[in-house]
Amino acid sequence: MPTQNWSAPMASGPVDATVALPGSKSMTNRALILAALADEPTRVVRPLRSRDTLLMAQALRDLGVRVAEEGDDWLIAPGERAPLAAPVRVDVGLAGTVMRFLPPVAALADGRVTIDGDPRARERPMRPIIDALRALGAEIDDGGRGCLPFTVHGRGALAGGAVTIDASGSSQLVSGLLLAAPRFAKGVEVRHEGPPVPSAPHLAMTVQMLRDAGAAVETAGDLWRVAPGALRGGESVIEPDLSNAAQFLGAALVTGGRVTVPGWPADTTQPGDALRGLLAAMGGQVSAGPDGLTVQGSGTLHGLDADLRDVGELTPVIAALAALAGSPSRLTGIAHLRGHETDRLAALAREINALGGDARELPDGLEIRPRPLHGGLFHTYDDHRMVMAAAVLGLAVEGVEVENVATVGKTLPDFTDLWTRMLGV
Ligand SMILES: O=C(O)C1=C[C@@H](OP(=O)(O)O)[C@@H](O)[C@H](O)C1
Ligand SMILES: C=C(OP(=O)(O)O)C(=O)O
Repeated sequence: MPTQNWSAPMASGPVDATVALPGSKSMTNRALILAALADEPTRVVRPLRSRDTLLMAQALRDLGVRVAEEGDDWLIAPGERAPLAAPVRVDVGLAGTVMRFLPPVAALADGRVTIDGDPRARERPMRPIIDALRALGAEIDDGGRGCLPFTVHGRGALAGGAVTIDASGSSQLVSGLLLAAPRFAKGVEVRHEGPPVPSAPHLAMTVQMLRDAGAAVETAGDLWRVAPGALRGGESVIEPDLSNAAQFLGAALVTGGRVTVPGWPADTTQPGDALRGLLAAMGGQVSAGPDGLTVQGSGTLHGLDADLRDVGELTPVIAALAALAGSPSRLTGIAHLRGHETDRLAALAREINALGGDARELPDGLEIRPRPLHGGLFHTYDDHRMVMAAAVLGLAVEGVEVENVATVGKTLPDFTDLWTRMLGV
């Protein structure tokens, strides 16, 4: 497929903008799964429409679920046939949420569900969820590889029960098991054993959205229990994607300007909410009001010493800010980013250094020191957040060319429009 590069625009002065963001990827794909397994129709209000969520919607349609457009919303009606239809082939693209949330649903289908994705998707961690599903009663043919592609031989039902899993590679391995668990005959009890599970807010989001849909969920440390039972439909309102606010709010810091994101929820499980503390630590003035969340830059950008394990998906943009900061940064707790869309630690170090920067990989993070940057081609490795990181660098560095900008459509297809509008160019 031909790919197009994009010249990241420099900021001509302090930005002053309000940027309304589309819905959260993480909430949209959870809402879709829960709606597909509910007993009643669900209206998903203002879902994100991006590659990751359209792939999830298509996978569910293929399984016999009705997903209809109604204005900004999606109306989801559970399959007319229970159990879910099969045989089908599911394309997960490069979406972690689809590759981890869909297989437990596939085990409830009536027949073969073959699951595959982009070449890189075949390298992302899947073995723990394949093994866990087998322990819960599923039959999966993965040719012994422990990764995509594989076929789930659904039998219309799954026993469920207790299982132990090492989810240190991705929180989604646990979320996937929990989201479908109300429909397992015995529900599920998932215990994590191993190095810490990353992305705690995303697990809280899974628990919260399950409870909102009527599921009985108990949690204690590294243990999650979901009782079998019906899920209700109704309305599932999707918040703006706060992780995708990172680059826009970050632009206020880089340019000494001001950016507001409207509709910032007062109370949320999204990891992007941590931007309030992170951007304040980097020198921003952060305020929440009726207009949304506003970050005002002072013109000074401080480095950051932070454990980002809970909020790993913010790393690419934070690393770009760190590369423009006046003092060193140390970002840790993020070894699992090596299994994301690309090995993000390697990719960020390589691309920042290619622009003249000083970034060093740590076993579980990055160390970034101030150094003047110059223009050049920024490779993006099919990673939407590498595009976002490059755009941030381009605000302050002349001649940053961003490879394959369309890859940003994984979560934010309108990115370049929103970016140029924010800059008034
Ligand atoms: O459950 C989710 O919606 C997500 C969980 C996180 O995955 P990891 O725990 O694999 O980092 C996050 O990085 C990803 O973007 C979305
Ligand atoms: C890691 C990410 O995505 P995925 O859901 O594919 O894991 C991300 O969006 O930063």
